[in-house]
Amino acid sequence: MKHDRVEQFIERHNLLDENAVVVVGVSGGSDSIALLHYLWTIKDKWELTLVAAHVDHMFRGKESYEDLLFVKNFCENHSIQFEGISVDVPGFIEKHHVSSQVAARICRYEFYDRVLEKYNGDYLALAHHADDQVETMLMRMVRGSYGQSLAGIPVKRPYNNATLIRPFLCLTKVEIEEYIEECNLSFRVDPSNNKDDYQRNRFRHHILPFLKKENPNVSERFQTLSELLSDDQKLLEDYAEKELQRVLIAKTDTRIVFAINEFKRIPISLQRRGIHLILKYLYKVIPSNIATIHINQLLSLLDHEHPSGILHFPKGLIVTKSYNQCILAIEPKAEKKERVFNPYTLAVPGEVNVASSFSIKAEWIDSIPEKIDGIDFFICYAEEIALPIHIRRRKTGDRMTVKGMKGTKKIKDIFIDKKVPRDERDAWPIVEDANGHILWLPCLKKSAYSLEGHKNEESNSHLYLLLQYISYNKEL
Ligand SMILES: Nc1ncnc2c1ncn2[C@@H]1O[C@H](COP(=O)(O)OP(=O)(O)OP(=O)(O)O)[C@@H](O)[C@H]1O
Repeated sequence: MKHDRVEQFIERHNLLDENAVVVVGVSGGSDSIALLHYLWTIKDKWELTLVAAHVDHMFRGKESYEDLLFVKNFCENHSIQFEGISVDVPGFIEKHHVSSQVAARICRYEFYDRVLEKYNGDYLALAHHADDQVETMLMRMVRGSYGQSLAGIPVKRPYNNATLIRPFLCLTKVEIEEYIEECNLSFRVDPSNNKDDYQRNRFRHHILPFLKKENPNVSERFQTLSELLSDDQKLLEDYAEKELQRVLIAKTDTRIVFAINEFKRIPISLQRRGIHLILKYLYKVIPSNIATIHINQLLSLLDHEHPSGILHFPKGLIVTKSYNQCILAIEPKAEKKERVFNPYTLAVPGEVNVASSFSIKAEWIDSIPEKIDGIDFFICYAEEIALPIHIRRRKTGDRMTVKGMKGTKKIKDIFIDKKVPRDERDAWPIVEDANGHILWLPCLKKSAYSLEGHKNEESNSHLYLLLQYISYNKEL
């Protein structure tokens, strides 16, 4: 009965081909032992070549090595090819400062890659089941995930040159246990599955039993919902892709430019997905620290009446609005180095090319214009500053007067407040006058000398200094 259900599921989702090489991730626990056994029972019918891949995470010393021996032994008894490895995951955690679960997953997938390559594998089969699906979908909802991620664990997805499949998503944990009993299979028990330290275990132990009481078929319902959501997401992503292609102005591996007015005519749901697609172009996998809050900030920057603006996001992503163009760019490390510049003296009128990507322009003006071109600008009374103007890097102890604040503020604190990454601070241009008064940190902060927001005082004719930050995106 369960056999039939799994086979129907495999056929409905096209999870296998005849003659395929299937690498199965086997921990030795009940789920993956049941999956390996199930695939072994259909092996001849489908003419499959099976390879079991096991990773000993070295979390539990001798005990976890025994898991490896257990899986190896199971494979020998069933004439299944076995590949096993012991990986120093605790050492990996210490070196890379990641959680134990993330580290274990990274090490496992690295090993799967090697085994897939060695056997020229067509499929990587993992034993996630329908209860895992409920937990995953609920955890993602609670975390505030959005889009494809809300659809939970996919039944099938491309994986390197192979396809990752999860044939047991149609079975609940209880059904797998029944299968284990029917086939009289033994398996290993990982005691960490019982601990409430992990969020997944808390959902498994506290939320799932409650939901199952409300509806004994809740896992099937969630699996169905996952598949429906996945289809909807796919459709919306296809639409978003088409719309995005229409509004794109330029695209390289590290920089994407689109037309704001055209983008804003797209329905908001596709706008959000469009941004997701851009992030996928840039990073392949959307970085987990670029979240909905960032997408919202980006959308409000586009809506804001000011023609220019800049946002610094995690992972070196810089979003720049300049009139009708929005540029999302990963700041390349090489460019960062290049932006560490030597001091310059700025003549008025004049312009200095501070780095390949930007210059600062200076001129005298006799009235404050309504609108000023460029990404950022600074205006002050000519009489209040001493020439020449210098553009230099930061120095220890640099301070600046800030509007609405008595005294001065440390430049270092401004960098911290504005969340400027440490390695960008040395490259940030600091504009100061001949008396050593810091006037302006372009794109970041203006000093109390700034007249931004002031109207022209009609009775007094004044001379003003206008400084403009001009950015060049040479690759576009
Ligand atoms: N140590 C391991 N080596 C190889 N594959 C693994 C290992 N641990 C987990 N997997 C694979 O990844 C899947 C998901 O892992 P997860 O930790 O969520 O499951 P699990 O509770 O360990 O499952 P199981 O009951 O199979 O032990 C497993 O079903 C299995 O296919």
